[in-house]
Amino acid sequence: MSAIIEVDHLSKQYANGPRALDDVSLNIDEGEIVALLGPNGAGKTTLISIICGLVVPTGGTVRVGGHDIRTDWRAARKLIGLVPQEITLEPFETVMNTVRFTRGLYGAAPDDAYLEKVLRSLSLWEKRDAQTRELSGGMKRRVLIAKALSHNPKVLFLDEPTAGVDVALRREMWQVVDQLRRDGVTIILTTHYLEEAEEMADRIGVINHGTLLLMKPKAELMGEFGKKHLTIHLYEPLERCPPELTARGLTLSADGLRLGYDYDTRSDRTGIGSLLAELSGLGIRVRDVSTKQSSLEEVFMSLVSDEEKEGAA
Ligand SMILES: Nc1ncnc2c1ncn2[C@@H]1O[C@H](COP(=O)(O)OP(=O)(O)OP(=O)(O)O)[C@@H](O)[C@H]1O
Repeated sequence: MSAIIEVDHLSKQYANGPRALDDVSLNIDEGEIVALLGPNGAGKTTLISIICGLVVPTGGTVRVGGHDIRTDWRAARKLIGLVPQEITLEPFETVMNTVRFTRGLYGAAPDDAYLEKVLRSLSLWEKRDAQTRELSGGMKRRVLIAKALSHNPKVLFLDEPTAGVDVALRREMWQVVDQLRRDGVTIILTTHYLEEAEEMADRIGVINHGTLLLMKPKAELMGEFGKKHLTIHLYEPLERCPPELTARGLTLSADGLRLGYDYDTRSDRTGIGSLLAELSGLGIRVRDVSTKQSSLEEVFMSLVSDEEKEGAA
């Protein structure tokens, strides 16, 4: 597989602003789906905006389909579609005219047969004559995607496609992305939701303070960070944690009423059954068991604290 996007030592220092990107390098292969995760202000939008030619970098290079985005921007831009975070549609325009107009803006020749294919793939064909103001929130988001696909790009950027939308709409967006994946579109999306990255991406990149902390295949990342915390609530308080349980890595809360255990969501599934059996064997009565998946926040905390420790070393 060949890289359709090549980002090499990219930096961005905003005038009178922060260093939003610091020496970021990454390659994205054709047909891949990559999720960029990061807290607010991490530099995700800056990275996407530079690749799309909307923000000028301070250093480094970006090539899209082999075309340098600065010296050969026209050819690079043709290969890219961007779905912005905000819904920006002309309310009185029809769906079909909206996508026709956007295609024209890219300088592409009219091609209603191609636009029909795009609208059908996004389940918007029946709504082609509806004004955009008449559409539901989910449909409006799909029109934004149709606009971004209107000039037949090879790469699609989705900037926080499900920010602030409900669970049903989020799932609908995931299905749309899955369909695009089957059509062979390369997709780069930014998100705050680990769950969303897990659902859609082949590879996940984590950005913090303008630095790409890692870029790994999803399975590898989830294996490393997909930890759960198990809390076992007891009927009677324990004075101390029995050595058998300490050996298993369990800890006891100060009030003696809760045992805590961090486990790996992938490999430790069977271990919990045997743990509960062991508690019963020790005569410890369990009132309740609760689990908490490590959140994106915690993933970041662990990454950032590792980064700081390395910096201090
Ligand atoms: N035009 C600008 N001028 C000055 N500073 C900017 C500009 N755009 C972004 N920044 C700053 O650059 C940093 C990175 O911002 P960016 O929008 O790229 O982050 P982000 O990861 O996309 O955040 P979010 O998740 O909130 O969208 C932030 O500190 C932001 O305030």
